[in-house]
Amino acid sequence: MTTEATGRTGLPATELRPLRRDDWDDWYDTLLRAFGGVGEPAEERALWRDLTPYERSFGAWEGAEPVGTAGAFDFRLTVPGGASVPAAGVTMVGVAATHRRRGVLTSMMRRQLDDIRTWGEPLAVLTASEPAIYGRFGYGSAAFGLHAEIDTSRVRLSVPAGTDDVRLRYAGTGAVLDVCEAVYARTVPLRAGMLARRPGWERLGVLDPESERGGASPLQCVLAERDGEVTGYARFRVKPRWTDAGHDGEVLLADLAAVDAVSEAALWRFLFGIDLTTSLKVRGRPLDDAWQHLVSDVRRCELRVRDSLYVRLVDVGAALEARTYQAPVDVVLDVEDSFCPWNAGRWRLSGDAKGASCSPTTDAADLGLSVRELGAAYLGGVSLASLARAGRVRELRPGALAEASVGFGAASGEPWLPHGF
Ligand SMILES: CC(=O)SCCNC(=O)CCNC(=O)[C@H](O)C(C)(C)COP(=O)(O)OP(=O)(O)OC[C@H]1O[C@@H](n2cnc3c(N)ncnc32)[C@H](O)[C@@H]1OP(=O)(O)O
Repeated sequence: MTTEATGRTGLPATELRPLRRDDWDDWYDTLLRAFGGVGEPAEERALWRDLTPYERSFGAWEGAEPVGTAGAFDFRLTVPGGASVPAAGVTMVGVAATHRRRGVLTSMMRRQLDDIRTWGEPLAVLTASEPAIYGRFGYGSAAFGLHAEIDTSRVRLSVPAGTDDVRLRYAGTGAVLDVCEAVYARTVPLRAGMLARRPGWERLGVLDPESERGGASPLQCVLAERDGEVTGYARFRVKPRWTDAGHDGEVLLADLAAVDAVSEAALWRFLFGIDLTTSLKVRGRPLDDAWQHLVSDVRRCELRVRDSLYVRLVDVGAALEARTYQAPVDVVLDVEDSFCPWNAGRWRLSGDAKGASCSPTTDAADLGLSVRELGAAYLGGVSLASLARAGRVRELRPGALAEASVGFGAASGEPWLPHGF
């Protein structure tokens, strides 16, 4: 990586340079300080040190001082149709408060997107500390997480036939890590937005520092088994509470995965029914999570939606070819992309459920939109029609919007990112 200067006239220049292993502590402390300066528990810091993509990370330095940080994991992301596509997972972005709003982030995003293009990765993805930051760099809000606080003292769960065939048993979270990871791996191709985890990432799900428990139990794990095979797992904590009226404990779900409907229903029934608890809190679940169709009273589940995964098409042609389309599409997209101008212009996209081609064209445009809208619609969770209603997609040929909007939808359900990075 060559160096480059950023900064305003009269202020010392900052220089972008790759992260060296020796610099990690200073670099990471600069990142933590940008987030408020609270240190992480030792096991969490050690995990991020191990997972840091050194050769894909850099810092902005002012002399010997790091003032900016950024990295990009080399993920594979499931896209509609089930393909596993290389995607740069943008991470660990921070700028020292002393150096904010003078273009350090912009210079890092410039360098990073150029790098990702050079690496041949058609997509960049991230989760944002604040939704307002990344739209200007072409990231669209593409997947969402469902939060719920379920009053399990009043809400009943009805389970499908066959649920009673599922056996549940407690297991040590560490002892069955590999088994749970194998279940997770089976679910990855089934839903757009999921990340194939490389070895090491499984540790993220079982980090359990006492300081982060907020009075709840250590992480507990229950396995679901059918015919002697592990078909699902739930990791959760229990936070007991007693009042004058009696017990009022909470179940706090950390993670749940299952390979079939009855295993999943069995795990939800278990979580709803733990004695001495009256509520179940879930965070960051898929918008179409199955339990919502099993409950007696969805109003007492206090649903909330939150933005989760942001997607940026780094190579529009390759990205649109990498996914499939649930109904045939043949449209010319006129794409605006001021930050990555190689994407700007007209692209003909022709595709169906089997595959797609996408290449530059001089034909008349059918739809006009920026790369940010393409990112939002890419995983099938945000419809082009809804973006058009907001004035963010322009229909230039009658009928093209409906055709493209249906085609871009995700037949496999709502896209979902199971964990942050
Ligand atoms: C993927 C992740 O890791 S997300 C984590 C992001 N990091 C954090 O939130 C940590 C705390 N915040 C920070 O470290 C910094 O404030 C950053 C990284 C958000 C921004 O860095 P800066 O160097 O100040 O950004 P920069 O000066 O390049 O700003 C570029 C533009 O974005 C805007 N912008 C930057 N941060 C924000 C924000 N938080 N909200 C709204 N707009 C913002 C700027 O106003 C500027 O707009 P302009 O081009 O119209 O003038």
